[in-house]
Amino acid sequence: MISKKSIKNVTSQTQSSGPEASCAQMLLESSAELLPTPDGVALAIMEAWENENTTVQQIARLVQMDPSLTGRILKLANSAATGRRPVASVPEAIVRVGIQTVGQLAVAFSLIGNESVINCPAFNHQKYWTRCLLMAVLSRGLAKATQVAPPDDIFACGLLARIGVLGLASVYPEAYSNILSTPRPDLIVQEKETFGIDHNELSEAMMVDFCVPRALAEPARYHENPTQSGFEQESRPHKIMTLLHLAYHLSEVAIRDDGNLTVKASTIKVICAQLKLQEGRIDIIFNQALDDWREWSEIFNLSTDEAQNYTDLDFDVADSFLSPNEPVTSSVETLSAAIVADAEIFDLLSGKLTQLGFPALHCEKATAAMQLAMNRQANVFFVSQKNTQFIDMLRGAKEFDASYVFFMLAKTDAELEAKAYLAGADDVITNDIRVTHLKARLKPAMRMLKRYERWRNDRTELRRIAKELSLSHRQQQLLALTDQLTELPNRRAAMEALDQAWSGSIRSQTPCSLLILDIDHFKNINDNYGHDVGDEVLRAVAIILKTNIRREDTIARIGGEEFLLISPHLPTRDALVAAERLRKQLENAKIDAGGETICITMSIGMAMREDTMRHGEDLMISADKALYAAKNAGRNRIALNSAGQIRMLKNDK
Ligand SMILES: Nc1nc2c(ncn2[C@@H]2O[C@H](COP(=O)(O)OP(=O)(O)OP(=O)(O)O)[C@@H](O)[C@H]2O)c(=O)[nH]1
Repeated sequence: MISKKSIKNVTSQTQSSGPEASCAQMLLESSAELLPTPDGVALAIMEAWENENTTVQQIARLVQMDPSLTGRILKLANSAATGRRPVASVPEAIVRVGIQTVGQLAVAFSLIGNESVINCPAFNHQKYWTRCLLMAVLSRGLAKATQVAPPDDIFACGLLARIGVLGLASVYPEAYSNILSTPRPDLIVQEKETFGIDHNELSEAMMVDFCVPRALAEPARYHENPTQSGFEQESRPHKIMTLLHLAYHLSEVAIRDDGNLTVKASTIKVICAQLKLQEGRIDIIFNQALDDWREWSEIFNLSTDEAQNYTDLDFDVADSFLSPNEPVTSSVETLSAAIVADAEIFDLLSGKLTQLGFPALHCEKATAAMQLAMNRQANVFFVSQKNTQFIDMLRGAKEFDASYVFFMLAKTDAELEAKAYLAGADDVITNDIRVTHLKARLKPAMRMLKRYERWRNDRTELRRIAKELSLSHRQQQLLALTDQLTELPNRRAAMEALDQAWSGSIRSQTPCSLLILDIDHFKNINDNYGHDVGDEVLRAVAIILKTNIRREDTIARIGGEEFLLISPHLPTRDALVAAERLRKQLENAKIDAGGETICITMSIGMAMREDTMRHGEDLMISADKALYAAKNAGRNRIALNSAGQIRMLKNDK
């Protein structure tokens, strides 16, 4: 099975297989030194093995260049599994073990022994190879029983089917470690998002790079997700893939550590039917494979403690055949089908959909189908040729983006297909599509709908968070600008308001008055009644001020017992009248606090914006000087500072 082409020549083959292949190719080329590769002896053995004229003696000479490989081949030749007389010579051991097995052993040994180069903390080298080896021997056992492919070729295929995992762990040790540490179901998605390639794609590319024929490497790529392969049923690649799929699941279940991967008995039945394998033979193959595996593991110093016998396996928890990375139930949750076609086509398709677990609704007319879309009763539509207008209607509205449309043709027709895609169909199928193909075609629909659902959930969540944040941001802002005791704007807010009023007054060339109001002898209130009563008085004063000012005025608490009133647009005379009214109101107020009735007075310093002033602060300074004067003049009065001249305005009672 190993071609004589050099690794370099073979890698160039991988370039022609589409975008993933080129991504894999780029990785192979850019990270050649980091990726695990068989060592020189292994490669030489593989090349020699391909040559029909190579003798056992020549292989033996190559094997003997590597003492540990020699020891392992002798050990395998003399293992209990062969049940024959011991051999001591390498050529004899090679004959007994089989030349191909020697080649595989060389490859496996050089890869398995390469532990030191990987520095990916979450990657368990031992466990990884233990599973690969079990998958290899299981694949070989199944191949022997089914004759799907030469058992030794399948052994190498099983061993290397997951080499991409090792590849990613080698090339991106840290990032991959982070991914491996997260829950498993997203592994492939996460790999794709992070590296642009998943381990199965890389496995295929690396296998081709290791000279494994494409006929084996391609089926190996889909061993986890057979429904994505697109291989024809009954075809050889399909059978190889199915065999590897079964081996993969049996190996995972046998050495499971997370309890998530299980194989349903009915699934085994389906696979056995596909492989034309008697169901009853599986346990014999499995237990035989376990013996072989223990043998091989011993040779490679790998632990086999974890494995269980076939009879101990739990097969009935969940059906993982659809896709081990995707819980089956989720697809049912997200997919509701409707067939937009006449009764004949509906009958043809609905049975198949029911078989797959998706009973479909029927609409003969596009309008009825639109109704279903609007009511969210269906999100996957099978649309016949007659109902193309439904696709136009559906694609015309953004809210139906989360709908998947299959366009149905009576027979393949490239021109109509192109038209359907242009109209907005997601996929085109023929009316007589086979169930298995339909199942495969539904996978992208499920994926798309799930992605959309996730995106919608994420968006809702983001909106909620953004709303919460902006709410809390606004609350925080408000908190930062509010005086906690009186709930009036605080000094900072007052200064902002003053700036605004100042600019507005200049812009509109209207007056702006500023009053600083200070409770007289407030210390006495605290001293006589206590601080709490003082607080109550402050709150009461705030309410009086708040309720006796104009809507366009701003009242703020700027200090202990000091308040600021900004009054735009009022001429001096009116501002003075308003201030006097306020002073009187405060003077006459009877404040109930701490069971006492407390009376207060306030001194008010007032200033008006003057052309000589440069900014709001000048107005503050001016009003403050007036306040000082009002206090000095005996309190409970208004002082106006006008062009530096202070006038007392309180009328003596
Ligand atoms: N209860 C209470 N008292 C406060 C608060 N902030 C400042 N004070 C008090 O307010 C009083 C202010 O006293 P002074 O600056 O002497 O002023 P005054 O007693 O009002 O005298 P004049 O302003 O000269 O009339 C001090 O006793 C402060 O402790 C507060 O939030 N709550």
